Amino acid sequence: MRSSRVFPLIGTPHGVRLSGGVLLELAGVRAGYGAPVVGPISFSVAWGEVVGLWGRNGSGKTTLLNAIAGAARVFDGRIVKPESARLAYQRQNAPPVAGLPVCAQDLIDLTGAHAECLPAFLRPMLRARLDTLSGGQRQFFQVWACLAAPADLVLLDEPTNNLDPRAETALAEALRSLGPDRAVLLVSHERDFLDRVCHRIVEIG
Ligand SMILES: Nc1ncnc2c1ncn2[C@@H]1O[C@H](COP(=O)(O)OP(=O)(O)OP(=O)(O)O)[C@@H](O)[C@H]1O
Repeated sequence: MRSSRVFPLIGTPHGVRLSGGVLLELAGVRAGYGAPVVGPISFSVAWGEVVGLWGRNGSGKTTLLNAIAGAARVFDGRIVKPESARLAYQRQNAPPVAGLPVCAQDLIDLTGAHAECLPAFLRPMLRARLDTLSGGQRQFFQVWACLAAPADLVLLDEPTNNLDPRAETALAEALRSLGPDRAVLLVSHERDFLDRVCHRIVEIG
């Protein structure tokens, strides 16, 4: 696993604020929908870090990403990030694109992502409609649209689904070259992939 620095939370009489290096802090979070399905859990993500979430099916990994994105309810504890933090969220189940006149370039443009750094083997497909691409090709563009977006915190839920080894290697390289000005929280069932790209892995459940 890669090396990392962990920065503490600073408690104040008026609540909690983040110390210099922390982008995201979960403190005693229980999250869910009608009722809690995960937690209590505490961990932090520092600027420049790639942090993995690992756990069995149904342990609540996606729910935690949803809670961070404001799409699941936080019952206890707190999720702290700078108000100005920009989020990009690649969901496990992307919306269906069948019949939509949307090409890969449109998707990239939608998030303001940079297409220049796309792996060479995908560039010829930028003008192809998403519904004419294979599952793996579409998945890569969906991941890339988030990973290369101008976001501070990138949430990736099972980004390697349907990717072949070449695409997975390209994704790993992009994650390993992440700059100090953003961070990634990554859910995957591929332990080898997490070990390769993450500074730290948080186990759920
Ligand atoms: N929208 C929802 N409403 C109610 N319960 C939900 C909802 N989404 C998920 N759940 C429940 O929350 C629990 C955690 O689901 P979640 O998808 O977060 O797990 P996960 O760890 O991401 O699973 P997997 O590895 O299979 O993707 C499951 O028991 C699931 O049935």
